[in-house]
Amino acid sequence: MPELVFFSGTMDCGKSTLALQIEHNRSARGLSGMIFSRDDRAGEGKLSSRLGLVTDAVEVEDGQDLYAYLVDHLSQGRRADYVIADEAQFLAPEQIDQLARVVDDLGLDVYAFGITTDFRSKLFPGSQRLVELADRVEVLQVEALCWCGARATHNARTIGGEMVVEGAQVVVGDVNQPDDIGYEVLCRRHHRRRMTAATARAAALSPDVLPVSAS
Ligand SMILES: Nc1ncnc2c1ncn2[C@@H]1O[C@H](COP(=O)(O)OP(=O)(O)O)[C@@H](O)[C@H]1O
Ligand SMILES: Cc1cn([C@H]2C[C@H](O)[C@@H](COP(=O)(O)O)O2)c(=O)[nH]c1=O
Repeated sequence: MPELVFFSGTMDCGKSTLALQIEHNRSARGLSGMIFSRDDRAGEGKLSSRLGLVTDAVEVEDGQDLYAYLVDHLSQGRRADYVIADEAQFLAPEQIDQLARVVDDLGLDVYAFGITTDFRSKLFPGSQRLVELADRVEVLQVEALCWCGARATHNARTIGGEMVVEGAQVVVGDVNQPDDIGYEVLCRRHHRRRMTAATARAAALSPDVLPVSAS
């Protein structure tokens, strides 16, 4: 049975790498994939991994009907044996419904990859719809770690290393951007306390928290 699978995790946990591996394994066996992406850091029409691999993708536009796109593609006699959708958190809920229809009416597997929650730990609308509709939600096995060593479950947005909670839901960016606007994955405890690696380091160095000597 074809399936809609949502591979989810924090930023930097290997989602795009897995998407590229799935694509590689299937294309190595002569299958042809339709690859969708949106706002990849590598630029328009790309699906890229931090490990350096990149492939071309169809850049999804606002309001684009993904089901109609595939029907059109197939009716021109072109092939699509499965579908990969990266950065799926950026898709609109209607586009997730269209991907579910691709599974049910066209009989294709759809593998969607994305982060579930934003920097305020609120669901992205596209991810919410994926959780609602997917046959399976798979949490990636490679765990990203918080600076404290615990499993990272949340995405923080940072400016100059400090966590912010105001701003637009979508701001394309990357982890390890200490001087700029960036992201850092944290455990829930430290996300709640807004404690990033930089602020934890600063607190540890602060004279206020140094142990008071007995003398
Ligand atoms: N220099 C490196 N050497 C080995 N692994 C790396 C390196 N840089 C990043 N990674 C790994 O790449 C993964 C991030 O891959 P990516 O597919 O881009 O993540 P995602 O799509 O989930 O944001 C992380 O699991 C990280 O361990
Ligand atoms: C938390 C959060 C992230 N984003 C952006 C930042 C990146 O461009 C992508 C996630 O990509 P990755 O391959 O999973 O690292 O999402 C955002 O726009 N808003 C957020 O709150």
